Amino acid sequence: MMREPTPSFQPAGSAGKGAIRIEDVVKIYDPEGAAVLAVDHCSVDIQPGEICMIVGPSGCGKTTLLNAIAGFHSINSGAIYLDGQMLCGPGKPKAEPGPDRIVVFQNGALFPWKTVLENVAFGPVMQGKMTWKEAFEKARHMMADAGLSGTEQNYPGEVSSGVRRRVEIVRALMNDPKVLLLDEPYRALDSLTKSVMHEALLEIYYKNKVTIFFITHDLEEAIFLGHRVVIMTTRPCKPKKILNVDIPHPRDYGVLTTPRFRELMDETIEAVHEEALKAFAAGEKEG
Ligand SMILES: Nc1ncnc2c1ncn2[C@@H]1O[C@H](COP(=O)(O)OP(=O)(O)OP(=O)(O)O)[C@@H](O)[C@H]1O
Repeated sequence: MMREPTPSFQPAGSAGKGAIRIEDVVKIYDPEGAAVLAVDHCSVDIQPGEICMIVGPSGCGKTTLLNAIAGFHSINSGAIYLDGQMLCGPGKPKAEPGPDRIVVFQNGALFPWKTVLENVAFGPVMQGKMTWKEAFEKARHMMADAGLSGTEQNYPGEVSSGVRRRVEIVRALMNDPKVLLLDEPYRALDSLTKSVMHEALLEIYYKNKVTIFFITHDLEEAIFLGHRVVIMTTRPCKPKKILNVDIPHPRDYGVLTTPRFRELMDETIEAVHEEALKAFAAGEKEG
């Protein structure tokens, strides 16, 4: 089948790692029974250091795609590559989960009985990559870079949800991943906290330049953060439109009031609304 043409993208200063190629991927749940076609011949090329935002109607198959990249479940055909290495594909339906691709979950997953610093340092120590001393030192540096100094000795329950989200990102980055996989990390936040989170995420990103695969239902969030926005079709999921967000980084919230931002919003809303109507007609509600 023909590949969707994708606009070129070259992030400045990228270390050149973290290219994801999703090639003609098909995912069918319960192939012998209900046979739910979740992803249908989906192809997307994500450049190293790109912030790639994925939007689409509820239940269209976005998380399925993320799970396939993370190695949480198998695909039925097609292939996914990371920096040219096949993660899953012919003869290997499921990728191995690995520290090169870290998932930041919607509801967070910090240990409530460990301090924030211990949470951040925990991963590399458990993997035997660092001693506690080394991990604490790196964690303190990364937390300072992310504006989290002063929270180190608090427990997750003692800090705001916004701080917890930032801690989760820093914890993920402790493993020096090539790719961060985020599934609506700010869904539960109020809009003010969300805007602070967006700028904080970009600040962390500008210092780390990992590839970011970010699922959201929030179109403003998608355009504000993303180099590109991939608008998925209603289930089964494949790109309907790929929008190149030609607003230069570094960005701050001032860009929201620019005419170009509004134009990009209009373009996105039109495409998403069309798919939402199809999903609604098919009996699935918009999220
Ligand atoms: N284990 C499973 N078995 C059968 N069907 C599944 C399974 N997991 C997901 N599905 C179905 O696959 C489709 C895609 O689900 P997925 O979670 O990937 O969508 P999504 O786009 O991430 O949705 P949302 O935006 O609501 O999080 C949905 O119709 C869902 O019901």
